[in-house]
This record gives sequence, structure tokens and C-alpha cells, in this order.
Amino acid sequence: MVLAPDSDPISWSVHTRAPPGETPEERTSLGSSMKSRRRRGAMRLIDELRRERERTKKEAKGVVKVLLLGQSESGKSTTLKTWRAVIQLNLLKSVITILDALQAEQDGESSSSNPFATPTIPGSSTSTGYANTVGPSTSRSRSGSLSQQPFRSLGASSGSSLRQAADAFAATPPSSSRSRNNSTSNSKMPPPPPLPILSGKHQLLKLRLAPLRSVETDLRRRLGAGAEEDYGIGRDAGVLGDVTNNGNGSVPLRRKATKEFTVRRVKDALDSGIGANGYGGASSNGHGYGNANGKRREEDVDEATEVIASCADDIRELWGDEVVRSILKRRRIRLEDGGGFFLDDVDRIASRTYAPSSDDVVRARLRTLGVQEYRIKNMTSHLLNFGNDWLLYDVGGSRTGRHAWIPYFEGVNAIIFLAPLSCFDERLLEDPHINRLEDSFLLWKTGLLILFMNKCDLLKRKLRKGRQSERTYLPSYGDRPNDMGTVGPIPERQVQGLCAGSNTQATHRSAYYYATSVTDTKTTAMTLVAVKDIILREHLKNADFV
Ligand SMILES: Nc1nc2c(ncn2[C@@H]2O[C@H](COP(=O)(O)OP(=O)(O)OP(=O)(O)O)[C@@H](O)[C@H]2O)c(=O)[nH]1
Ligand SMILES: [Mg+2]
Repeated sequence: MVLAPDSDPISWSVHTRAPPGETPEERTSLGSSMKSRRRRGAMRLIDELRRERERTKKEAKGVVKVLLLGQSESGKSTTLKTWRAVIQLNLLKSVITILDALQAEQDGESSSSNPFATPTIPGSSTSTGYANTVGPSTSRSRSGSLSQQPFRSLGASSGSSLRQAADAFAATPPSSSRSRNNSTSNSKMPPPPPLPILSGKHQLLKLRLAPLRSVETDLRRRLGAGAEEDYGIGRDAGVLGDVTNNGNGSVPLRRKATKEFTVRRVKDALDSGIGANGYGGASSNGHGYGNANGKRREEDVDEATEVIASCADDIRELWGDEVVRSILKRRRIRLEDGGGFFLDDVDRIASRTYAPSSDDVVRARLRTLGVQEYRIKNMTSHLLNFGNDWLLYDVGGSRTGRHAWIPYFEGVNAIIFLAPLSCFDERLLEDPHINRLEDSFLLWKTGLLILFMNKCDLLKRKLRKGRQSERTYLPSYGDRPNDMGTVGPIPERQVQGLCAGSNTQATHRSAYYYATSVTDTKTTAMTLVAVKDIILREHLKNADFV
């Protein structure tokens, strides 16, 4: 059958028409009735396909697609996360970080060789824990080369489409191809403080807490085989940061691989039995614990909980110990500033009856790999009434995973971009030469729509604690006072400048920005209400995205 070029290939009328040349006699004959039956079967199938197509079309019309973007640890998943077992893992990770630091101290390792400490600049006495404190500002120009650039000189977007933006993200050259320029001078460094002394008590704590290492390994394995990515392995193994200043002089910085918990899909983790409602009950995935009926897994995980609970006193002792604290400080490990910090909640979390609160869930850290899709049916709560189905895509933000964003730019209604403001003194874990704040704004300025300037609470805390002035990390900050009133509005003005700049280009785009702390769920809900209104109002019908 030849169809007219404009024929609908699954049009009912086209397919129900009798074949050309069929006589009435034929139609009544047996052969003809077989043909008719076949034809009726085909008609039913076509009808079904047509209905399916209509349904899909209708669904697509009603669905609002939102893409969450931002560098790693910017807070994307925290806006969505609904599961909790990771909290135990977060707690164990902190404990193990401390145990490693004690071991390194005992072995006489230089503080610069620990995986969590990061390059600091002359005069800076502290740095973040898991994350990565940053030295003098470096940023990438549009051509991809690294240059010492003040924050405010990023310039306006050239009005590129999101497709171009996606390509730009993907085109990021590996850091190894760029020049390194973070060598720092140590001439003005004060003499190092005397080394803290480890006692028998610390040895004992190390010994008694040692079983937590295998508990951590087992729990992590249960999140899924291969569900862990080592930053620094592969591209930059062992050589992240060539030279740094550890307070005692410039020394080569060899970083060990830094591990984070990751999941490809939250659902996989939930299916594996580690979910908000507790462990067990799921069928075996063949890894680590578990058998076909999930019973052994439940017992084993209970055993893990049991071990953690039995270590509660020792964990508390370890975290409360002054010598330990001074070692962490000297090694520039600031666990409390990193995601997934639960050491202050040991009593509650390291217990046999621990049930996570929603606050625990938003504070938990679990790195996303790839892209996770969430379909939210008619999103409604006492605060939010979205009135549509929403499809949210939460992407992994690390540099190596940004190429995975590309397909999601197609047909998306809105993009919410999260930029963690508190990271002005941190570097990308994937590339310690890049300031995290600058990386965020470079990403955002390529043409995105809604910006969450996130982690404001942490920014306030850092400033209150008298962290080095922003100027130290971002030269463009100049001599302005280092307080929230001054620092706070700067990123906003920066963003306004970028928007104004890009709007003079051929492509006009709307931009909205919000100062957020997405761990504060109540305020975030209010922000989401405002964002929802924007998205629906504009519905991006006039958005010239692709
Ligand atoms: N204090 C504070 N912590 C936050 C805020 N937003 C996120 N966090 C914490 O920061 C950590 C990282 O947040 P995630 O949501 O996992 O980051 P992400 O952007 O999804 O990171 P990737 O999955 O690696 O791309 C988590 O432990 C969060 O609890 C915030 O506004 N304030
Ligand atoms: Mg995430």
C-alpha cells in the first residue's frame, strides 16, 4: 500500500480500507475472511498505537520538565532526596577520615598528603574538610585556557542557546592539559604549631573503631556494585595539585583518591533495600549481603547497625577529644563544613533504634552519578500545589559527568541551576585549580534560567567564624569588609551584570535568582512556589532554547 506523503502512517481510515481489487465475492470467501480477520487484527493494533500516541502527546503537553543543574555538591539532590540509609555511611565516613588522620599523624605523614586536606594559600590557617579549599583565584576563559581572572571579569553571556551551553560543558578539556599555577610562596608563614601528642587512649580508640571500616565497606557495597567513583583515579590519579603550602613550606601535594558514596539511581538504592523505611525485605542483588529472600541481608544490616551502635561511645569520645581536634585543624580537615556531617548527632544516629528525620535526609550527602529522573504526579502539599505532572532530572555535577547533561536540554521547560555561595574558598574536587564559586558562575552564565545561589547558611557561618576574606580567594573582592552585608549582595550583582550583558545580545533571556539554603526545607518550599509560578507563567513558550 502506498501512502500519500502527508498520510498519517497509523491513520485508521488508511488501514481499514479494503485492499485494491478485492471483489465482493472474495470478501465472502474463506480466504477473504482470513484476510479480514488479519485486517481487523491490524486495525485493532493500529487503533491501539494511535490511542497510545494521543495519550503520550497529551501527557507530554501536561508535563512540566525541569532540569536541575550545578556543579557537584551544589545542592541539587538535596532538593529531592527522600531516602536515608546513607546517613549511617556519612557518619562512618567522618569517623574513618579522623582515623586516617590519626594514622597519618602516627606515621609522620605530611598533612598535605591527606586526601581531604587541600591546598591553602599563604596566611590561611584552615580549610574545608571533604571539600577543597582554594588558593588564589583561577578561572577559565571562554576559549578554555586558564587565567588568573578576577571574579567580576567573567563577562556576559553571548546569548548562546542551551544546546551551545551543553556543548560548552562537554567540551571542557581535561585539567591535565592546562597549565598549573597554584604554586604558593611560603615566605610569610608563621612557624608551625607544636605537633599534638597521641596517647594510648587514641591507640585504643583507633583499635576499637577499626571494625567500622568494614561496616562502611559493606554498606557502601550494598548501594550497588560499582556505585562508587574515585575522584582523581584515572585522569589525575595521585597528582591533583602539584605544589601546595601546608604551613611548613611548599611541598609536593600527592592526593590519595577521595571516595564518595554514589548511586546511579536512587531507586536502585531503594530497591536494594536501603531506604527511608529501613533495611531489608528486598531481594538479593548478588552483592555482599543478602540472599534470594532478603532475610540474611536484613540480619547483616542489623549487624551493621549493631556495630555502629556499639561504637557510639567511642565515636563520641573521638570527636570530642581535643588532641584529635587539633590534629584535624592542623591537617586542615573541616568535617563540619562538608556535606553529610553527622558527628554532632552520634547519640541519635549511632543507636539501634535510629529513625532518620527529614532534616537528616536533606543534610545527607550522596553524590549523583549520571542522571536521575523523578516523575512527580500532580505535585501537591500544604504549601505547594503544582497542578501538573512534573518531570525532574537531577544530574551528577562533577566535571567528568557533565557531558551527560546534553540530551536533557532538549524539550526542557526550565532549568534550575544551583550555585553554592559558601564555596568561595573551595576548589573543585575534580580539579583543585578551579575555584568552585567561579566554576558555578561560568557554568550558569552560558544561558540558564533560574539560579539558586545556595548554601547561604554555610556562607554566613564561614564569615561569622572569621574565615579568610573573600579577597584572599577572589581578588576582585578588593578591600571590602568581610561580612554578610557586604559579601551577600555581590553574587547577586554579579548575576545581574551577567543577565544585563546577555540581554543586550540577540537572544533575550529571562533570569531569576534566589538566595537559598535548600537544607532549610520550609523556606525552600516557599522559593519553589515562586519558581513554580515563574515556570508556569512563562511556560517557556517563548524560550528560544534549542
Ligand atoms: N548547610 C547547607 N548544606 C547544604 C545546602 N545545600 C546542600 N547542602 C549539603 O551539601 C551536600 C551536597 O548536596 P547534594 O544535593 O548532594 O549536591 P549535588 O549538587 O546533588 O551534588 P552531585 O550529586 O555531586 O552533583 C549535602 O550533604 C547537603 O546536605 C545548603 O543550602 N546549606
Ligand atoms: Mg546529586
